[in-house]
Amino acid sequence: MKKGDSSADSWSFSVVIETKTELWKKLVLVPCKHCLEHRNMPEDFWGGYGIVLDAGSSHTNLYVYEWPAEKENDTGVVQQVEVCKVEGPGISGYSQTTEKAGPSLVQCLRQAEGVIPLKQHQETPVYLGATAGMRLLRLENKDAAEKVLSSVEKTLRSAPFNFQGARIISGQEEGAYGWITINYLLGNFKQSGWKKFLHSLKSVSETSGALDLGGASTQITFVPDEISSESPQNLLYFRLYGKDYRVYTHSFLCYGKDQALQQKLARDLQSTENSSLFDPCFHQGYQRTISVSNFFKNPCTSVEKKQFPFSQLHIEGEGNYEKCRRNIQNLFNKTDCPYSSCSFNGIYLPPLQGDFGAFSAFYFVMNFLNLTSDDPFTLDEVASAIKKFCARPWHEVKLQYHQIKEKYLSEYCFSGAYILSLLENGYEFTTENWKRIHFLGKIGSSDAGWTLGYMLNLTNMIPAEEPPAPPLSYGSYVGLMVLCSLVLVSVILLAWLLFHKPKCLQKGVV
Ligand SMILES: Nc1nc2c(ncn2[C@@H]2O[C@H](COP(=O)(O)OP(=O)(O)OP(=O)(O)O)[C@@H](O)[C@H]2O)c(=O)[nH]1
Ligand SMILES: [Ca+2]
Repeated sequence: MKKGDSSADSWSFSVVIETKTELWKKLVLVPCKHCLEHRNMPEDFWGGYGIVLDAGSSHTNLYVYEWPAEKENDTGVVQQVEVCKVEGPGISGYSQTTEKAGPSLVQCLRQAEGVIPLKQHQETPVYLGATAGMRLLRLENKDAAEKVLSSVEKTLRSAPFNFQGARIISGQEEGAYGWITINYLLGNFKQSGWKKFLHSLKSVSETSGALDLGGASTQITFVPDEISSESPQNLLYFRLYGKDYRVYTHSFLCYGKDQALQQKLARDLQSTENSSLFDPCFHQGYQRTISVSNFFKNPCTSVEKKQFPFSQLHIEGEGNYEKCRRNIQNLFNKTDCPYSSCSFNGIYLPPLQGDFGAFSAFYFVMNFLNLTSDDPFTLDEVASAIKKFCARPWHEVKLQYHQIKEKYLSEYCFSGAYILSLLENGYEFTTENWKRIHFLGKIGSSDAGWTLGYMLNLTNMIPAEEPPAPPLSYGSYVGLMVLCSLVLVSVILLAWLLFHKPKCLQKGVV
């Protein structure tokens, strides 16, 4: 394989996606002895840095991770030490000026150069994974998507790091790596002491599900109680630290919060003859104009395409939460389900199980609305907080939050309502299991997201089998030696006392 080959087929994975039986599509983390050679990685890889660029639909983030020199046994030792938000749009936004996609990353790459010691630059792997924005561009214009990837590859190769590839990851990978990230950071894969003993009594380890809401897609990933073979494309199999995990995952393209809004507007447009529209999901007094001609180029809205006698659509907010929820509800088709249970659009969803970590826009939005406290709010409390926020007039909201970007601020009402619709109507979370959703931005110093899981896997840092117990540290050896010596001395002393009883004791002198 050519170093850094960006085609998905020839990429060297330690994650192997294979179909083992007719019923199972497996994503297996296998021990990958030759992975380091394949990837031109140094043998003494432990103790260093890794860079992952998350090329999302709305923007690109560069993450720098660091790990200690000694291969430790505990999970959670690899940590994020830097994040850099790339200026401008996501790389898919460069479809008209593809040559500018790569140069947009330069500033963040420079920042990474400043964080990583100079002598380690050459051996630091750098990966770029593009998500739903590029999946959509590939559907819309394959040639432009390839040119964008070539441009970013050129820039990444010219950086002083060890380029390992730039590719579009699948929705399934995105879900799986997000799940790996949060469970790695929460320490759920490797347990010690009583926790390990308790978990060894159960057939399946307790892990947390992962809910990721991006701009263009959303993922749900968790270990269900019972695995059904109804929809093999949604089932993954992992072997991590000697334990088997059967994981359900699904990625909904076009159901990230930006694309969901586009879908909603496209539907609203169908029922208007007019070039202006009242929208219940924006605050009263808020106005926005969108270009109708560009609107339907997007694969998420193209099915709704029809001819309009106007080129600009004028939107005016109404600030009506209930109406907004009803409006959003139309995005979820709940009528047909070819399986025993579904989320929406005929997609299989097993019964929800366990706790869930909800991150990315789930967190951004709920955090803005002050709904992420440790003592979780009830579903009713969340709904009424969003309803109250939606009812506030735009001029008042703008005045109070003048420091927040208008794009974000104007959409918190829609986003809050969308999040509730997705979780409550889409996935069917109820008043009871709502409190099992934990909205989280970071775990320790690391952002929740797919990037850490991706790097841990590609650098082979999560073994399939549990590593042998580590040799004792120097301190433990010394302690053990002292203990042994004390025991030995005590035994000798006792023996001497028994066989050479002092005369006073022999005569029974008191
Ligand atoms: N309020 C707020 N919104 C944000 C922030 N960062 C991103 N967003 C928005 O939240 C949504 C999701 O952002 P990301 O999780 O970065 O999505 P993405 O990775 O670009 O998109 P995907 O490719 O679909 O995963 C988008 O609408 C962003 O515009 C932030 O710091 N604050
Ligand atoms: Ca994302």
